[in-house]
Amino acid sequence: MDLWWVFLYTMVIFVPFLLIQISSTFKFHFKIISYCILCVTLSTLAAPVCLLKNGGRTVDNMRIIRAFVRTMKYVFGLRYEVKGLENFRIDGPCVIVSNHQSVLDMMGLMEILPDRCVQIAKRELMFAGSVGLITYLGGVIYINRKQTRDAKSIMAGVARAMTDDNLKVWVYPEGTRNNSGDLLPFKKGAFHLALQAKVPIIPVVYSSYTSFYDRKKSLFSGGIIKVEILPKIDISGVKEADIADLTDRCFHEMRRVFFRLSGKPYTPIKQNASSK
Ligand SMILES: CCCCCCCCCCCCCCCCC(=O)SCCNC(=O)CCNC(=O)[C@H](O)C(C)(C)COP(=O)(O)OP(=O)(O)OC[C@H]1O[C@@H](n2cnc3c(N)ncnc32)[C@H](O)[C@@H]1OP(=O)(O)O
Ligand SMILES: CCCCCCCC/C=C\CCCCCCCC(=O)OC[C@@H](O)COP(=O)(O)O
Repeated sequence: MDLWWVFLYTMVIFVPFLLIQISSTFKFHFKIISYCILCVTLSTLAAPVCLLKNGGRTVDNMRIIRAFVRTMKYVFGLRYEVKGLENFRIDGPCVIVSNHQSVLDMMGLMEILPDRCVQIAKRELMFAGSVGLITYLGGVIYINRKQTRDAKSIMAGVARAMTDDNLKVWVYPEGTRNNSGDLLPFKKGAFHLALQAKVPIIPVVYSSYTSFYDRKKSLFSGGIIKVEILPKIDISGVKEADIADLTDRCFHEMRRVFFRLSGKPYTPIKQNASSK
């Protein structure tokens, strides 16, 4: 008899729990797939507009892409609270570095993207159908992360293009998506780039997504994302030998702001900020 009660209670608790789990996993995947479909649809619509207006691959297409992408936040119930936009108002090129949590970052990127700004992206993105096409038309620079030597020589070319064509370049120094609620150690490419092009670095920090977006918990609801554009880091006087220190300084500054924006107590870390 007792066993029946145990069985009954287990079913009463377990079955609804299981159903909720299945439905939240389903809802999560449905939303992610909708996001991808929307990206593909909008880039299919934006590509002819880019081609007709600007003729081919040019940073001017980023304005068109930005206008399309800015509509997407309403579909997913996201709101951006932006501070420090005045820090983007600098004459000439710069390297912008920001934290990278998810594919959703593309919306946060376009929300504040300054004019004449291209991004560094993994080369795999080039093959993502119409999304790949639109990134190509927008002037995104592709790097092969598995070939440091190739990536470095592309970055050297980018440094020249930045001054020749007055370009800003957006780099995700963590080098990959990271939704852990902290920052990954920074790669040094962005900092070498700033030094080679002799341009300032502008850090941008987005608050943690974990309260509304978490792949492990199949969570994807609406939410507010706080964004802060920090004052530029001047690189005059910085030498190649100081790159590790520069990377460290930027990492710790961004990490402090990341914790503050995410409403979490700051926990200092002692290890080196850069990944090598
Ligand atoms: C209309 C609707 C549309 C819908 C879609 C719209 C899309 C719109 C467009 C938006 C596009 C957004 C795209 C976003 C994509 C984001 C990404 O793909 S993130 C992933 C790719 N990005 C990066 O990886 C950038 C960050 N990585 C780096 O900077 C790396 O340093 C590296 C250049 C890739 C090299 O990495 P790695 O090989 O791992 O090496 P490191 O540890 O960094 O460095 C090794 C060694 O080399 C030195 N070094 C690094 N770079 C340079 C350099 N440029 N010059 C000289 N030396 C360099 C470094 O100092 C290390 O040496 P050390 O002795 O240890 O110091
Ligand atoms: C014919 C092939 C058709 C393929 C169609 C693929 C469709 C893809 C659809 C939508 C994807 C929208 C992505 C928007 C761009 C966001 C870029 C991005 O955030 O890439 C992740 C990259 O930063 C880091 O990658 P990893 O975390 O290292 O991995």
